[in-house]
Amino acid sequence: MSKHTTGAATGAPVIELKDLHVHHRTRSGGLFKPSYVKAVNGVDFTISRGETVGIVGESGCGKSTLASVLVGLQTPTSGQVLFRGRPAIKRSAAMRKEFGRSVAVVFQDPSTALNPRMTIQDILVDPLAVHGIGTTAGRLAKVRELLALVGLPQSAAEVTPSQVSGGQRQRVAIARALALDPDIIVADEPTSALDVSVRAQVLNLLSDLKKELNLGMVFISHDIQTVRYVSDRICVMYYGQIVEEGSAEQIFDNPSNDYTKKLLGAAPSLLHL
Ligand SMILES: Nc1ncnc2c1ncn2[C@@H]1O[C@H](COP(=O)(O)OP(=O)(O)OP(=O)(O)O)[C@@H](O)[C@H]1O
Repeated sequence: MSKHTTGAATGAPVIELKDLHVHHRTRSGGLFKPSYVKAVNGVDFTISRGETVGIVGESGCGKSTLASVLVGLQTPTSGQVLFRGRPAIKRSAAMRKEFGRSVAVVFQDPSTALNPRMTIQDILVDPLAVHGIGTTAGRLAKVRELLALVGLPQSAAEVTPSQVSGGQRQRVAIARALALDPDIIVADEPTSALDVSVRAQVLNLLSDLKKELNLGMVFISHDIQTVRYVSDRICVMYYGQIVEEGSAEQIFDNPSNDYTKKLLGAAPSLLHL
């Protein structure tokens, strides 16, 4: 399988993280002597439209914590988060709304990420309704457009997520992420919960959408081969830090960090983890 995506950042960064730290309190220290896990420990990161940045590392290295800051679900312990160049940690209601439209997320498991009681049409209308976008007819037209964009039949609108396959459910989650025409999609292990047979299709869909819509994509995975397949730039994470960053070619052809070399050496066959 050849590398699918090539892209270059266009415009100023949408999000910048500077010296970001996120410490989670653990139970082990007790009430009087709290102890912390330094899940993210001094990370600098940028993402712009038009580029896919892969974040790769073993389980527990802090990838999901970093993703949760990027999508605004987690407040960092310290450091800066800039959104379109403006400080965004304590954001106003107006900036929260703008941020919510600009940055979308696709989670690992579409079975838990989508409301099983809603039809796919209602799932796709929901973000538009929350943001007060469009008339009823306009929202339904957007649903049709989104279904076509992610390669689902129009008849999918009428059914619930449990009535379609796992791969199709992830397509619904991707369509929902695209509903507000975001600048950036953060995809956290978007193929790990899927059947091996459909992983490549979903990766290709994400790569195609990124190119077609000039999206920025943060692609998070523990599998360096999957990250290579979609990414223009790769950040290797180890114990809360980015220990190596470079173009996909640089990281694969000329890795400088021992941990990167270990990941590359241990990498099994593509998409089969
Ligand atoms: N809410 C939390 N409270 C306490 N510790 C946490 C919390 N969330 C994450 N951690 C710890 O922070 C570290 C980083 O976790 P994180 O989930 O960000 O890593 P990850 O690389 O995404 O791993 P995985 O792929 O297994 O999800 C781990 O040691 C984890 O146990």
